[in-house]
Amino acid sequence: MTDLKNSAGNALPMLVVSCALVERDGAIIMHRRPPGTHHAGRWEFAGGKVEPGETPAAALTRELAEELSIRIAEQDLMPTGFVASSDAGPEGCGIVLLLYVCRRWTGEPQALNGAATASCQPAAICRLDLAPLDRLLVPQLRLALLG
Ligand SMILES: Nc1nc2c([nH]c(=O)n2[C@H]2C[C@H](O)[C@@H](COP(=O)(O)OP(=O)(O)OP(=O)(O)O)O2)c(=O)[nH]1
Repeated sequence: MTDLKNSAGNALPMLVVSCALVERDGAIIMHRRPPGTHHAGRWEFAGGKVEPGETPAAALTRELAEELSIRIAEQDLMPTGFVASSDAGPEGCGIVLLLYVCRRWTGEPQALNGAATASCQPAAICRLDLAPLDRLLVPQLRLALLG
């Protein structure tokens, strides 16, 4: 557990960003965590850790380029939901996972670094073997897609 604290005395969680990439037919591009990572083989919304000094949107732009080889514009990211856990991260650290929706990108998403991708209709996402925090985001995503 991290002992870093903010000025209010709260433990600082790891900040992670993720994105539901919505295709023209409404399917979501899901990402399978590569071997050797925490929760390897489980499905997630593409994304990753926010690095020091980065905004969440900048981190997501970088992660989608690194992970799927696509380019997005920050203005096309719609904040959609989040989940916070005090102990779900590696070595029991706190983690806050932010979810965005994006409907526009450049390039063909391709899984890199031994990962995989799949197009999945929103109603079927919960049948995947999801990473635990990503599973908690699914109801928020479905609500957002209804609106
Ligand atoms: N998306 C997601 N990430 C999670 C969950 N639980 C959990 O500890 N994490 C952690 C694992 C990673 O440290 C981080 C996600 O960032 P990342 O995708 O850039 O991580 P990574 O594989 O490159 O690096 P690593 O820390 O696994 O070595 O969040 C979860 O349920 N969903």
